[in-house]
Amino acid sequence: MVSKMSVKDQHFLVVIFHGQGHINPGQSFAKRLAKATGAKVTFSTTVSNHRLMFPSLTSPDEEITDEPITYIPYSDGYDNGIKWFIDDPIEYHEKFNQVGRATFSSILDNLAARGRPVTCIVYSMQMHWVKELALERGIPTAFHWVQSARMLGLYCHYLRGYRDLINSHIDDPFFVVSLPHLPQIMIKDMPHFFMQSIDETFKTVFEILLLTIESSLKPGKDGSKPMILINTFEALELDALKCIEEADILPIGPDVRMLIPDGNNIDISRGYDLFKADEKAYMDWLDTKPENSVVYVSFGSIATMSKKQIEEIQCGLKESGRPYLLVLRKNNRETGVELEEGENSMVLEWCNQAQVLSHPSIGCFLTHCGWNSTLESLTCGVPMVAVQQWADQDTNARMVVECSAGVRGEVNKEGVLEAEMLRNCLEKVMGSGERGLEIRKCCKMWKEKAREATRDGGSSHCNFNYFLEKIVRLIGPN
Ligand SMILES: O=c1ccn([C@@H]2O[C@H](COP(=O)(O)OP(=O)(O)O[C@H]3O[C@H](CO)[C@@H](O)[C@H](O)[C@H]3O)[C@@H](O)[C@H]2O)c(=O)[nH]1
Repeated sequence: MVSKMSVKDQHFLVVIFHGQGHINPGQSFAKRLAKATGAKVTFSTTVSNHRLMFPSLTSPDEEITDEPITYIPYSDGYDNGIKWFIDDPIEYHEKFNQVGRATFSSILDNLAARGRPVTCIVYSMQMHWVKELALERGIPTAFHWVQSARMLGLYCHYLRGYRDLINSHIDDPFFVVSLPHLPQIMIKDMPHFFMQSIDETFKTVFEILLLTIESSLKPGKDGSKPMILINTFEALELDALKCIEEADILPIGPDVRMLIPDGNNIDISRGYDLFKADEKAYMDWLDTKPENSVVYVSFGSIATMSKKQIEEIQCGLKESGRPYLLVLRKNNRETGVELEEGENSMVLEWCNQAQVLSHPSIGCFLTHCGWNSTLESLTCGVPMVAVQQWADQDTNARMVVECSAGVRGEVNKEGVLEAEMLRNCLEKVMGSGERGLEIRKCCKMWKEKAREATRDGGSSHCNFNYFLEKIVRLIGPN
C-alpha cells in the first residue's frame, strides 16, 4: 500500500500530445492520479486543444483549475490550430520540437518559481523531448502509452531486430509473421505505418513515434529502469506485456471515462472534449429503446468517411431494421450526404460516447477500432463490428475478432463497407445465431474482467500503486 503521506506532497504533470484520442485517456489518468493520491496534478496539452476544451475562457491560454486538476497549455507553434499535424508533418514536427520543447520547459520553470515544482512527469506519444528535458532536470518520468500492449510490442520488435523481416514481406498481405510473445500476425493486420508504400506524411509521424518509444526505454538519470504505463489490462494482453524487458511495463487500464478511479462504480462525469456535444436529447431517445437493440456508429475524432461510405452505412442500418445512433462530425457532413433521421434513427455531431456505450439499449458498436473506442466497448460489454482505417486500427480489429468481442466488416476494393456486408455483420453480432450468443457471452466476460482489473487489489490497481511507490522511492519523501 502506498503511503499517502509521502505521495500526496508530490506534483504530477501529465503532458499530452493533441487529439481527442490522447486527451481522453490522459484526462482519465490525471483524475485517477489526483483521486488516489490527493497530490497536485497538472494537465497540459497544446494551446489550440486547450482553447477547444475551454471555449469560454476570457483569456484563451489561461490556466484553469477544475478540482482536482489544473490545466496549463503548452504551445506546439500552431495556437490557432491551423496546421494539423498530418497536413504537413515535416513542418509540424520541426516546429513542435522547438516551440513545444521551449514552452513546456517554461511551464516547468514557472511552476518551480511559484513554489509548485513538478516532481514527476507522465508524457504521451510524439513527445520524445519531454524525456530529454526531464533527464536534464532530474525529474522522474513515466511514458503513458495510449494504444494496446500488442502495438507497443510490434513497434519494439520492429526496432529490435525484426524490421528487415517485416519489410521484406511488406507486399505480401497474407504473409504470417511470428514474433516473440505475440500471436502470429499477417502483414495486412500490422500497423499501417509499416507499409512502405505510405506517403511522406505518415513516414514522419512514424519516425517520431519510434523516436519517442526509443527515448521512453532510456533509464532515468540515476540508472533506474524506465516505466511505461499502458492503457490496457492484464487479462486482455498478458503475453504481449512480456515483449519488452528494458522497462517496467505496467498495464494500468482501462483508463476510460466511465470508470471511477480505483472503484467499480460508473462515473459518467464529462471530461473536456475538443468537440461540442450535440444538443439533441440522445440519452432520452435511448431510454425509449429496448435493451441491446440499438447500433451505435462512430469513427472517432480523426477519420473521415466518403459520401458513398456514409450512404452504404445508412442503407445497411435501415435495412437491418434496428434503431441506430450515428455520429457524423462536421467534416463528414460536408460531403453533401443526405442524412436520414426518424423514429428509429438519430444522427449526432458528437456525443458523450462513454455514456452512450454504458446505456443498456446499446447492442452493437460499429467502430473504426481506435484504441479508446475498442477499450470503451470492451469495458461496457458491447459487441463490435470493426471497420478499421489506419494506424493501429487493423491490429485492434484483429484483436477484437481474436477475443470474440465482435466481427470484422470487410470492405470492398474501393475500401467501402457495403450495406449488405454491414447487415450480415449486424446479424452475426446481434442475431440469435450461435456466433452472436458466443460473442455476447465473451463481451460480458470482458466487461467483468476490465472492471475487475481496476478494483482494489485488481491487476491494474496494483500496477498503478507500484508506479506511485516507485515514484516516491525515486523522489524521496518531501
Ligand atoms: O461522438 C464521440 C466520438 C468519440 N468520442 C471519444 O473520442 C475518443 C476517440 O478515440 P479513439 O477511439 O482512440 O479514436 P481516434 O480519435 O481516431 O484516436 C486516434 O488515437 C488513438 C490513440 O492513439 C488511436 O488508437 C487511433 O487509431 C487514432 O485514430 C474516444 O475516447 C471516444 O469516447 C466521444 O466522446 N464522442
